[in-house]
Amino acid sequence: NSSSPGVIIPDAVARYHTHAVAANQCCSAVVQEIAAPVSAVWSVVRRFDNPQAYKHFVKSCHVIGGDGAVGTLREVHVISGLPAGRSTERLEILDEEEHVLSFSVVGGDHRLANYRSVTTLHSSNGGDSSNSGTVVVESYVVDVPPGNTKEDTCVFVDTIVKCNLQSLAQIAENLTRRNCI
Ligand SMILES: C[C@H](/C=C/[C@]1(O)[C@@]2(C)CO[C@]1(C)CC(=O)C2)CC(=O)O
Repeated sequence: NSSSPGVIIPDAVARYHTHAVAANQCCSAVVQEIAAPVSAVWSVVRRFDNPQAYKHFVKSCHVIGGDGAVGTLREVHVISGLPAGRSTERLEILDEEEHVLSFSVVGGDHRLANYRSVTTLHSSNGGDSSNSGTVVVESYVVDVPPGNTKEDTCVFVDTIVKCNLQSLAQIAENLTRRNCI
């Protein structure tokens, strides 16, 4: 369910957002347009060790395994007030050419078991020139917690992902504006 109907998602991008969804899981996707070049947005998204740069629900993050390549593990501690405390996450894809990052949740005290997301960036005018904007697509698949409905689970996750991507837009746009001055 793309949140901005006017956006074109190239097939090469859409294929990253095709998930196998089991009967007890739900999946969705959020689309965010950003008025900054892909390079600026990617410089923030690619930092698997520093999600708190734009994810304001994250209080702290430490790499607990790996060297930054696929397989690297991070321990995320989230702010109080959420039905969660910490999360252990594994880097699944980090593609510097295609601008794709994917991670999966492998542990922690929260209710999003088997959460896996894929985030792709592509330029909104087809070229990658620095005067183009960026389209971010973030899709996920996750187990529906016992007692929850698929709908409620997607509403919960979509809300957090939308917050994260709106924050990412602010940061990337500010980065770009500052460079112009
Ligand atoms: C939805 C996802 C994050 C989820 C959490 O990080 C968590 C894994 C622990 O706290 C949360 C902020 C909410 C939660 O219940 C499960 C978005 C993202 O970080 O990319």
